[in-house]
Amino acid sequence: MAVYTHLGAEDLADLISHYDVGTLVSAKGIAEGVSNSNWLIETDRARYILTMYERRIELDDLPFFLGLLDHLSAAGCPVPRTIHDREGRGWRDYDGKAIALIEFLPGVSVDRPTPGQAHAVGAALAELHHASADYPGSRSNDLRPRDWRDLFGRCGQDLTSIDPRLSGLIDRHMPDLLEHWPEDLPRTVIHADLFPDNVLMLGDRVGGLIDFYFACNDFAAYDVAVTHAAWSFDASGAHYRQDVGSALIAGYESARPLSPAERAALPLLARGAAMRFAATRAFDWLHTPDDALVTRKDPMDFARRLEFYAEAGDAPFAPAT
Ligand SMILES: Nc1ncnc2c1ncn2[C@@H]1O[C@H](COP(=O)(O)OP(=O)(O)O)[C@@H](O)[C@H]1O
Ligand SMILES: N[C@@H](CCOP(=O)(O)O)C(=O)O
Repeated sequence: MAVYTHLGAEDLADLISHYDVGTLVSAKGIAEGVSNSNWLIETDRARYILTMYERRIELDDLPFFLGLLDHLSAAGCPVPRTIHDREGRGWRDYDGKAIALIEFLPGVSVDRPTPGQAHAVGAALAELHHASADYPGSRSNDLRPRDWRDLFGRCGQDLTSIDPRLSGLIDRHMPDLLEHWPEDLPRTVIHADLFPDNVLMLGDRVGGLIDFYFACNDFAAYDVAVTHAAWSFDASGAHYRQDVGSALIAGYESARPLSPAERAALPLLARGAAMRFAATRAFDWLHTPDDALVTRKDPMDFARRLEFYAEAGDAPFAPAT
């Protein structure tokens, strides 16, 4: 459920009147999503997504995120444009909260991707990395290895209440990630959260890449690792889907071949990606109020991926023969 704020028909019509997008015909709250409130807006001209930023987004970061959408869209990536209001602003203040109007893109999020879809997503990610390389904005990644360690630290002993194995896994893998995290791989602006629910598919084609609110400057190969961890397993993380994982990497390399150093780093980056999502999920698991309208995500789904990557070594990333 992700409509945290009620907006009546008059509020919505008033908001839309600040944009040159036609007259409001209908508006529906969108149930999917976690962080923000979203409405599907239909005017007599087109469809749009209205987003109200509710949590986890620093207002100072909004120009970076919204400008990135415009930059990637102008470069031909399937990314929604930001609609600017009549005064040229990418976002407006509404009752103390920021709102933005974004182009609607067609497509559906898939739960069980096929290898063909994974290949297309890999290629779209590589194109995104090419296109974002000359984006003038910059934002540092605030979820790096030491941030994961700090998030776990803030969970303290309560981690055991999630699963008694979690602390042991962190103790076993966190020091290695902190000590050996790479420093000099190729960087660009990365999506950093390209899960299946952030990709709109039209059959085997990518119709839209959305939800750029973790985007930041970091290693392109880390984004590949995050996407691999998000796409190549069943939801619980218990089963690796080799065909999907290989197709994703092959799709990526069809548009941006990995350097030997990037490929060599992938096993460690993938363990890091799994640790990163275990960390934010564990923190949210323990800190989301019971009456919140959000379904908590299980950190153990990514703890299992971490165990898989630790055991599998470089096998999931070996070049196709
Ligand atoms: N540009 C868009 N075009 C079409 N649907 C969108 C677009 N942006 C968001 N959505 C829909 O809204 C849902 C929630 O958006 P998302 O940005 O993922 O929210 P959150 O940041 O809260 O997770 C998506 O799952 C998708 O159904
Ligand atoms: N992809 C993350 C959750 C991030 O939430 P989003 O709704 O903003 O994509 C996870 O699965 O832990």
